[in-house]
Amino acid sequence: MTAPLVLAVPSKGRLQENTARFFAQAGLDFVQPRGARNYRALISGVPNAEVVFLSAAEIVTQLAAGTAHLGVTGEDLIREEIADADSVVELLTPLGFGQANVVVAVPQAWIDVRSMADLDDVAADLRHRHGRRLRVATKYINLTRRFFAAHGIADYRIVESFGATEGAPASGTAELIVDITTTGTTLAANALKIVDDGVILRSEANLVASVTAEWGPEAQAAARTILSRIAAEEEARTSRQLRALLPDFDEALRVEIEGRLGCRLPFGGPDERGLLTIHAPAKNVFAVVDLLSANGADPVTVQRVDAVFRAANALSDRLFARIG
Ligand SMILES: Nc1ncnc2c1ncn2[C@@H]1O[C@H](COP(=O)(O)OP(=O)(O)OP(=O)(O)O)[C@@H](O)[C@H]1O
Ligand SMILES: O=P(O)(O)OC[C@H]1O[C@H](OP(=O)(O)OP(=O)(O)O)[C@H](O)[C@@H]1O
Ligand SMILES: [Mg+2]
Repeated sequence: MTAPLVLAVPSKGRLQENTARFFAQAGLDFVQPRGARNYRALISGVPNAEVVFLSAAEIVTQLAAGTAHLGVTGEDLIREEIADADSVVELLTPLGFGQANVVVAVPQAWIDVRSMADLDDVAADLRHRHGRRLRVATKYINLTRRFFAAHGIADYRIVESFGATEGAPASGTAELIVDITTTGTTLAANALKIVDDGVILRSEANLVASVTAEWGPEAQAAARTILSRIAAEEEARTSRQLRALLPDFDEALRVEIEGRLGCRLPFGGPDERGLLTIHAPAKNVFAVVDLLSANGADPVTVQRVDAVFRAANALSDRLFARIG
């Protein structure tokens, strides 16, 4: 027997609640045989998988080291902590929560500084007039270095900050900052503004796979089960099932339904009675209803489904394309 699949899930902080909801929605229930304070769990109905509860930052470390196969964490932490992230991990899908931008912010009082190019001028000026380098307070050291280099700014130095970064300019430990922002409240409260072209990364929580982990047959099988449940729930949530008896179903109507309206006919064309089942993108439901009604369907029923399981899904395809 090879090693089981390890799924790393945030144990605290901003991503924890949303992550728990995300897995529960997909029918992946974590059972903690040793009680809620134990940092390990099993997934009900998924053999050969174990869940470890870690901080968002530690999840990145374990994915990079290959001690976790799958994990949920922020893209900002992935890009900051792993030098060549795309060769070490695969971002399987963004999850729609944990949104935050990593930005370059300067004092609002710097009215002449709007762009990264302006910042380069400030750096040169500081160097010539005062003989010292511009200081940037941040905990995103690698993201900052790469972004400043891409903008041709070299005359600066990083002051590492481990919290309350936005306070650095006012307290005089740095001229500007690179930090994460969601609502902008903290920047505003510290009289800072984002440089126009200073958004380094638009981050959100992602489902991430480790490419370096050992993917034995048990781990692969567990991943297939987990990803198929996630994909099945996602497809169900974003689509509606329509059913109607269609007196005349022809190729032209099929093209309209599948091509123009982006629907799927999950069980093929109409059955022997003329009953057609359609899965429509939620946003196109009423357009499909109108089309069916115009073609003599009466009534047309619309329902939500809980899950749509398929042999293949985009998440598994992505993963197995990477791990072989
Ligand atoms: N407003 C926000 N501030 C900070 N992080 C955020 C915010 N919104 C989303 N995130 C994301 O949450 C992740 C960090 O989560 P969290 O702050 O819970 O980590 P942590 O390990 O608890 O670290 P710490 O307790 O040191 O902040 C990052 O990927 C980050 O992008
Ligand atoms: O744009 P906003 O909505 O104001 O959010 C951004 C702030 O939230 C985070 O701090 P957190 O509360 O996690 O404290 P930390 O500095 O200890 O991480 C982040 O570091 C920013 O300071
Ligand atoms: Mg935090």
